[in-house]
Amino acid sequence: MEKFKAIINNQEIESNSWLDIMDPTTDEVYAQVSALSAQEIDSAFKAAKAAQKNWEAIGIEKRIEFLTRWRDLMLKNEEDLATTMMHEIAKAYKDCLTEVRRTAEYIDLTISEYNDLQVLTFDKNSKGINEDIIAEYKRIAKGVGVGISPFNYPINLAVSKLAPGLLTGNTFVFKPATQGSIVGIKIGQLAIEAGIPAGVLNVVTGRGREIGDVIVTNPLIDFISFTGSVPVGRRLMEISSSKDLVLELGGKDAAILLDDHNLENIAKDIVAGAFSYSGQRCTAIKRVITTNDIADKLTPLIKAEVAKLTVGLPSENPIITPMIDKKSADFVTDLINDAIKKGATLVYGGSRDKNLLQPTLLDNVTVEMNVAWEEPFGPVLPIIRINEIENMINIANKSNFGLQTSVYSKDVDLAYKVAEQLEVGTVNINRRTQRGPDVLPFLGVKDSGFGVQGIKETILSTTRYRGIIIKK
Ligand SMILES: NC(=O)C1=CN([C@@H]2O[C@H](COP(=O)(O)OP(=O)(O)OC[C@H]3O[C@@H](n4cnc5c(N)ncnc54)[C@H](OP(=O)(O)O)[C@@H]3O)[C@@H](O)[C@H]2O)C=CC1
Ligand SMILES: O=C(O)[C@H](O)COP(=O)(O)O
Repeated sequence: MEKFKAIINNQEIESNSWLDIMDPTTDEVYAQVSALSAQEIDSAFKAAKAAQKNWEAIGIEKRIEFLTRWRDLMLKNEEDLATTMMHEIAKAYKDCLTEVRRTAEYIDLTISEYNDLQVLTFDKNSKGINEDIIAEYKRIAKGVGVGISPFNYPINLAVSKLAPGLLTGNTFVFKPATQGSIVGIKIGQLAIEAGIPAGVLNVVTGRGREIGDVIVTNPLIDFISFTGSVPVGRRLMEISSSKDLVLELGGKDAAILLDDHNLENIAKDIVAGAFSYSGQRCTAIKRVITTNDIADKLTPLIKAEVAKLTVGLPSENPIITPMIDKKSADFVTDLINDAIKKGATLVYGGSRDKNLLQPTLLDNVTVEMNVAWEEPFGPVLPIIRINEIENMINIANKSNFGLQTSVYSKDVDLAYKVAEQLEVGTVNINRRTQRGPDVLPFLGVKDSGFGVQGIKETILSTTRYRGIIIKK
């Protein structure tokens, strides 16, 4: 059995305990990673703290060099990273490759965005200043960051926290999701190969429910960036030692159709939005809300698109692959069964082979059914028939989540008015819900998150102003 060791202070840790990493496709153990103790995790924070000032002091040009080398090594090793990811999280191989390349581009964009960040300066000629002073406000590192990433984008959602924070002079204790830990360790190894100094990027592994509290309560933490589920995000809010948090949590993104213009293309867009990576994306379309008349025309079109979805093993590059684990597959199955029991129409799918669920389309879903409200994080799409625009907005807003919504209409002014009433981070008019392009701010409100991610936003959230004012 291959074993992958956590990395602290650029050293592989000879831990006494090991954690199984499953292959969701075979449901068998694929490899093992270190299951760190509380003491080992504490040593990761001490290493990060000890390294931070020097890392900041080496200057931006040097840090750009290190990060560029890290990026180049990711691309050089893209096949290995993609293959590992495919085994750990059952994502289609070509999508794993795309994720590595998107991550390299993320680093490039981070570097160019940083260069555009201005130092704020003021003097006696500035509006509102009546003294003879020169004031300069520079953005400097906050210190030691914690990055905790979810399973579904193990490289991209890790590096999108780490790269901006490292570039700006912070050091990190990084905890990858258990399914995603091997990739997490591999990017840690590539950071060492890129020459990133000891203590700057520490990769700690172990089961979140066992080591999570130990990580987030460490007194050396200056800020935390977390992506994952609502319950874990809430716990962080309650117990973490730093209240400087960015939380990207779940979603229940709706696609609202206001009229029947262009339905064939919209059906394609909705299916791509709902089912890619088997719906295991926080931004997946997780409910369609439209009128009875439109649904009568739309449902068969969506059904035809769902029927075209390829289903199979990640190595074969289908859209639908096995879900991350049995517990998650059971949860989606329960949602489907609950809806059918309460009167929903099963339009397509509904069957399952171990962790592999057929893409499932449910029509006539009502607000009494759990699938109208819960985030499945799996391949099921409910259609909710609601007749007045005001009621559509109400149902959309009744969700505890507030990540994104799509509004489709030929009347962009009307769609814009609806968009202004939706309680979400971002509304997409005539396009599916999605995080990209990565230069855009990415945020959720209500239970979907706290703070903002994005290239510029993460540079800002991992830095603070340091003002120096000189009286002349
Ligand atoms: N808004 C967004 O940007 C995104 C949100 N998500 C959301 O994430 C969820 C799916 O991802 P999933 O990985 O299952 O989410 P989890 O919340 O289960 O896990 C996320 C991360 O938190 C760790 N963790 C678990 N328990 C604790 C704890 N008590 N303290 C600290 N860390 C802990 C996990 O480790 P371990 O794996 O070891 O348990 C993992 O690294 C969905 O709800 C989805 O919507 C996902 C992607 C993007
Ligand atoms: O983890 C997620 O689900 C992402 O943040 C969504 O990214 P995507 O819209 O690019 O898939």
